[in-house]
Amino acid sequence: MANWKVVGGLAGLSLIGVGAAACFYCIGYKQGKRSISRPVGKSYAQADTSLTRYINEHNHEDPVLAELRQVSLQHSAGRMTSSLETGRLLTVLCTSLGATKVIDVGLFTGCSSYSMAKGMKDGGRVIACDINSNYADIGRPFWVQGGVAEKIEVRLKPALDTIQELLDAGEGETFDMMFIDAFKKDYPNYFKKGMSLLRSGGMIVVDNALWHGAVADPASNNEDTNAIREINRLMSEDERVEFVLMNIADGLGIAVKK
Ligand SMILES: C[S@@+](CC[C@H](N)C(=O)[O-])C[C@H]1O[C@@H](n2cnc3c(N)ncnc32)[C@H](O)[C@@H]1O
Repeated sequence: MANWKVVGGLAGLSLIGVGAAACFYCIGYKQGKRSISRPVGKSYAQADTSLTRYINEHNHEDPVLAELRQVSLQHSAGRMTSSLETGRLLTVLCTSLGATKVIDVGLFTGCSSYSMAKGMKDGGRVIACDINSNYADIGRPFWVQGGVAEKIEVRLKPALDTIQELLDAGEGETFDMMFIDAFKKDYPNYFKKGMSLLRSGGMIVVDNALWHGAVADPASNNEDTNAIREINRLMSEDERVEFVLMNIADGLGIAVKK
């Protein structure tokens, strides 16, 4: 009799567990039309869990850049700030490439430009593209304080125009890296034109490559999602590059030019 009570109790608990799981799934589904395990717009390292705290404790960021990241996140457009892991990766990649010239397509307050500049020696150049000067004005005092301002050249116009100007000026095939994080609808064109800027061995790094999961959701068919699907398709099928698509932050795609 006692055994049946235990079995009954366990069965009851299991039902509660299944119910709770179904409930969480439904809430996740309703919120974003897809089930994701972190807040939309935030990377794992920006979400508040013990694992992300652990990751953050081991991703040592320059203290001035950490301050800039906090200021950026608090801005009304703060959701655009790239993640800590992405910043660390950009610094690591620039260091590894011995980068001397890179292009940041989508500057905002400059967390990505600052991260790339940190991985470059004196004399390195970050061509930083944006269409809004207010954002650069927020970031500049931090770039100065962190000793990277000399490396960051801001170009205030659509990034595709800046890329064309660089190509017209004979700077084709001289760039070590391009970070793509601006106007989503132009993502495929940034890749197509950006390939002409890159030297052999150079890299294109694409932020928001998973677009909070929307790329895998057949019901999501807006222009931004389709543009990101298109750049992922282009990069994965292009024989001139080695490509990897990763579930880091909001998704990162990296193409290395052969
Ligand atoms: C996601 S934010 C960039 C975030 C930044 N990379 C970081 O690390 O925090 C995108 C930026 O692209 C800029 N932008 C939008 N359209 C653009 C365009 N056509 N050309 C250049 N920049 C553009 C926006 O003004 C915005 O500052």
